[in-house]
Amino acid sequence: MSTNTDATPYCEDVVKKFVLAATFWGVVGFLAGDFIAWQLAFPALNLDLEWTTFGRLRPVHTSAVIFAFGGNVLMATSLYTVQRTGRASLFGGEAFGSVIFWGFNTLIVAAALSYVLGFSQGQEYAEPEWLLDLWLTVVWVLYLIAFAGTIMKRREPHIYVANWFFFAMILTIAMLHLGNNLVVPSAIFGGSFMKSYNLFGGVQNAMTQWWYGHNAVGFFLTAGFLGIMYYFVPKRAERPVYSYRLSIVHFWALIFLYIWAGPHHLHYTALPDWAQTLGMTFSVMLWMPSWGGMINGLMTLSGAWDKLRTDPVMRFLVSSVAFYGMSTFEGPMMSIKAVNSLSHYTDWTIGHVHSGALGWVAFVSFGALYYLVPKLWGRKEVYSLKLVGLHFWIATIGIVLYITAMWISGIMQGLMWRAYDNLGFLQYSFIETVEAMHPYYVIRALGGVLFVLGSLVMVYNFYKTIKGDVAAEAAQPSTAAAR
Ligand code: HEM
Ligand code: HEM
Ligand SMILES: [Cu+2]
Repeated sequence: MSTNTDATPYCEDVVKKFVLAATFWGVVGFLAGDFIAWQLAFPALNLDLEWTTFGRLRPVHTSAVIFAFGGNVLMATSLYTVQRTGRASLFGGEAFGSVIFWGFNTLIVAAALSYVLGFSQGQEYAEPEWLLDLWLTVVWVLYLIAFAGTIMKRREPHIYVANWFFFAMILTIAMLHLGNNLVVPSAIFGGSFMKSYNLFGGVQNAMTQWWYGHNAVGFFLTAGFLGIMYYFVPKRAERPVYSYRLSIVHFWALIFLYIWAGPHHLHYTALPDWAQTLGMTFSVMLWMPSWGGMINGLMTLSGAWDKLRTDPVMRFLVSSVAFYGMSTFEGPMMSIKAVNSLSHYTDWTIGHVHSGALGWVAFVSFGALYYLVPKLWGRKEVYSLKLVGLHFWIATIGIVLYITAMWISGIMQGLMWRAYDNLGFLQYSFIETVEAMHPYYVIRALGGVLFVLGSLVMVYNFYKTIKGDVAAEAAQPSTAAAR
């Protein structure tokens, strides 16, 4: 518990737990990602065991980074922000927070185990079977109650914009989760308890899946993390948000447009052409509200640009917003059907994913975590800002290796698939394209090693901060310290 000026006790033990879990799952998820990256370069690493094949470990990676790392970051930051900006303690208190924490984190372990053992609904980012889905539904409703309850009991009349984004994330994820998990458990007919059949078949199933998948990106990986940006960038920069009006306008535009863009995942499939064109059109329009967010984040620094030089935590936050701008330019471009006919199914998509995931989601999370750890544990500043700077550079080089390798490999792959010789035959066999990608897979995996190393530097820094150590450098006054 800590107190603000007019003595509202905030529930911060629960925030601490989410922060530690986020850090732990971050490392696990990055390691899993790098392991599957090496598997793609050297298939022998599948180890000839069913539990360790790429097919089973890939969803372990995606779930660990998105839901375990991202989810714990979102819960930590949203439950911290909603208390501070509303001057109210958490609805239900520490005990209620604890139930949400353990409910969510045991679910993650159960889901990961289930994938390794071979249970899956086979829907990307929605792999857990129906029993685990029900468990998540309960936890998510509790989280909604805790968040909304805290807003209801706030003592600050205004609801700060970060909370709008968090709330949109929580509500929409609830809706997506229910919509995309409508299944008939085979247990009803005397079958297994860990098997089910989707209520929809064929292209209807594909459409609900990508309505879900796309909006998981839009609301979990985007709206939620914009909530983080709107609280932590102004806080760290000690500047008000550049334009409050812009934040409201781009909020409504963003959530309205995102919902319709899912069909860009299904170009040139059995999905009716009009639906594909609709998805493409809304995706291109999405560029504008996305850049509205980027501009608002970056311009919040006007008059404080020197902080980029002096404060490595700010560097994480600002670079994340720049990466957000980059991937939300790339996305609308890739949604154009002519471009997608080249990029679809290739590593270009994987590069796009990770410029968003590493550059935006992970970097804004690191920035928020570096802000939170000293705050929560009552230290003036993180143990070593130099190490934050080191983490920043290692991770940035890692990202650059990752995404440039995927751009080259993706475009090459796309061009090789569509190359014809002058007799009208395909010029390359599939295996030739796989061989051509090998060096880029090694580069990507090396980039991943750097990203993992950076996160270990962060772990060390947190350990020392929590322990209460102060590095020699911190003895000198720093513009970023002491607040
Ligand atoms: C060390 C860092 C990371 C490495 C080395 C890594 C590596 C990989 C690899 C090799 C794949 C499979 C690609 C394929 O099937 O061709 C993948 C997929 C994926 N990763 Fe990562 N990853 C990392 C971090 C992250 C993070 C932090 C996130 C999200 C916050 C993330 C989200 C995803 C997603 C969503 C996919 C599925 C992409 C798709 O199906 O198009 N990754 N990653
Ligand atoms: C205006 C914003 C964006 C648009 C219009 C957009 C559009 C697209 C398009 C067209 C694809 C390729 C679909 C395909 O060919 O299969 C894609 C894939 C993807 N994008 Fe984005 N994107 C945007 C922003 C982002 C951001 C910020 C992130 C991450 C934080 C992200 C994560 C992903 C993921 C995970 C996939 C791969 C899905 C899969 O196949 O598994 N996108 N996006
Ligand atoms: Cu999408």
